[in-house]
Parts: sequence; C-alpha cells; structure tokens
Amino acid sequence: MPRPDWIYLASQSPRRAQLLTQIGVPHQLLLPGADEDAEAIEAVIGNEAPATYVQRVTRAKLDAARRRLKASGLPAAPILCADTTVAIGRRILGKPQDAGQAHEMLASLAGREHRVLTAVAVGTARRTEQALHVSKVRFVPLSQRQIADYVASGEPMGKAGAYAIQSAAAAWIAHISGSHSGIMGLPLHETATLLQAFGWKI
Ligand SMILES: Cc1cn([C@H]2C[C@H](O)[C@@H](COP(=O)(O)OP(=O)(O)OP(=O)(O)O)O2)c(=O)[nH]c1=O
Repeated sequence: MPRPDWIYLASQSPRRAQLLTQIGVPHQLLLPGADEDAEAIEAVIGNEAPATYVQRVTRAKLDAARRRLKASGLPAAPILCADTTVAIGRRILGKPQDAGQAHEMLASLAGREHRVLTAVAVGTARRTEQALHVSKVRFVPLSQRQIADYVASGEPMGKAGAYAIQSAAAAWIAHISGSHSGIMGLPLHETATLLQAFGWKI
C-alpha cells in the first residue's frame, strides 16, 4: 500500500484528535453509528487483567471501525483506535457512571500510585499493528471536600479513573513515570512508531 496522506481516527475523544494533530497527522473522524454500542465493547469480561482488557477493547474498536468503513463506501486509509484504562493492581477503573462512582474512584486513587494503560491500534483491511503503553501516576492524599468539588465540576465524566491529567486534577499529581500523552489517551511516541510501520515519516 502506498504511503497514505491521512488516516481515519475512530474515536469520539477530542483529546485524541488534538494529540494526533500535535504530531502533524492529518486525520478524518470515523465515528460510530447509532447502532454501535460503545458500552458493550468496553464491558470487562470476568477477571481479565487490565493489560488484557485494554488491548482486547482496542481490537474490538478497530474491528467495529473496519466494518463501519467497509459499509460506508468511503476511501480506504489506515484506521487508528485507542483505549485508556486506569488500574490499581488488577482492579480496572473505567469511566464513572455517575457522581457517586466518580467520588469512590478518586477516593481510591488518593494518596497512592496507580497505572494508566493505553492501547493503540492501527489497521488497514489486511494488517493490524498494536502497541500498549503503561504509565504510573502518584496522587497526593485528597480531602473529601477536594474530591466533592472536583466531582461537582463535571470533569470526571467520560474519563477513565474519573480524572484528567489535563485538568485541575494535575495539581494532585506528585509524580508520573511514563507518557503524559499516553495518560491523556494517546501515547504519541508509540503512535508515531505504529504509523511509521505504515509508511509515515513523523
Ligand atoms: C486518565 C485520563 C483519561 N482521559 C480520558 C481519555 C479517554 O478519552 C477516556 C477513556 O475512555 P476511552 O474509552 O479510552 O475513550 P473514549 O470513550 O473517550 O473515546 P473513544 O472510545 O471513542 O476513542 O479518558 C483523559 O482525558 N485524561 C486522563 O488523565
């Protein structure tokens, strides 16, 4: 396949679009149709480990996006997908369903270290390349009031682990080891390496 001029980004996350733009990759959004159930794709199966989970969900997002592209009649180009999850040991913290769950997640992150795992996949009709990046993040202890105020801001909703490093919660992060862009949802070094495998020069 000749080097593509652009790719499809199969993601509803505005952060992923912003991060892809940051490394100069022109992209077009390939968004799910009303018939696609994102919650079902992101459901945890049994006792699966966080790394297994995040990579499986990323592959499922890519498979769904491939079907979408095939059905659309749009021109072929590589598709990029990602999934981010937060983990404490084997415990997976996805996106909070409501304010109570957001509060619980933040209370369990306070004063300790957790992992943020982001899997990225790039695929064409015949080929798939995938990468996993794991960062460690340490939060300072938090008061009930700090957590309640942050939950009331609405920021936790739609974010794995109920926080965003690109928000006011950054003030609680004493240390990170890994990739800032990976924690935001798209590890840019790994993404660039995957795209290079498809002929991109970044
Ligand atoms: C930990 C953390 C997560 N997040 C976000 C990144 C992801 O958007 C979200 C995790 O949800 P994902 O399911 O990975 O992504 P999404 O549902 O937002 O988008 P799509 O599946 O369409 O690609 O959490 C941050 O923005 N900042 C952070 O610091």
